[in-house]
Amino acid sequence: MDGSGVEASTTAAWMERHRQMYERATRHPFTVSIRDGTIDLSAFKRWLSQDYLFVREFVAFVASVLLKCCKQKDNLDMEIILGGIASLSDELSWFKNEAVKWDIDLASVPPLKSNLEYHRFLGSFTEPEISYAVAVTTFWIIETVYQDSFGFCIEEGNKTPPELRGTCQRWGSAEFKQYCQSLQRIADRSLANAPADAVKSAEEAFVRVLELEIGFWEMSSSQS
Ligand SMILES: Cc1ncc(CO)c(N)n1
Repeated sequence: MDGSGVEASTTAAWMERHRQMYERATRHPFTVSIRDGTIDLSAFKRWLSQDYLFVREFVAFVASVLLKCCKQKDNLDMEIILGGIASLSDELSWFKNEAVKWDIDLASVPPLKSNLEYHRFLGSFTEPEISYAVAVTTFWIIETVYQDSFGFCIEEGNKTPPELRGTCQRWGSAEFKQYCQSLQRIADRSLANAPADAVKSAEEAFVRVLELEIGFWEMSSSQS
């Protein structure tokens, strides 16, 4: 914290330090092809099916972040995280609606390898040894990759096909951006008060999320 009471942003420094990998996650050929209008619709449908399965696992992950939050001395962030869980309930309904539109039977979709790898990573956060600072930072970057990726698809000059606008709007909206910024403030505040080893673990988790997100786009593009 400097003399004015303003905390330097640790998360912003990491985005800078790992810029190349951040760009690979947020300007991936998969989402760039949505923006260009050249997206292969079978790849889009694969992403949609796999992401539904991802979000189901993500609910449990965010619940574990909420639990860690509630155990903090000052759990001021509780309402933001609880709001996040409430939005995930809407999101699951949204996926089910989209699946009907795209003629996908969600019940028969098996999770692909990169998705399972991501599930394992998310599952590791239920361990009580993983600190709130690490968990909430991980939560922030997972949401931010989608915000930045889909936000780009609705920025000026996009050729995003009309039937994909709703998807892009879901994560690319100004409202979702504000939510991500709230999470970023929470992450930065937690990191500012965390011991050095937790800060190091949080940075490792940040990089790991970027790798997993790249893997998820790759899987969606070409079924690996
Ligand atoms: C793979 C993935 N990452 C992030 C999000 C954001 O919620 C999502 N829905 N799916």
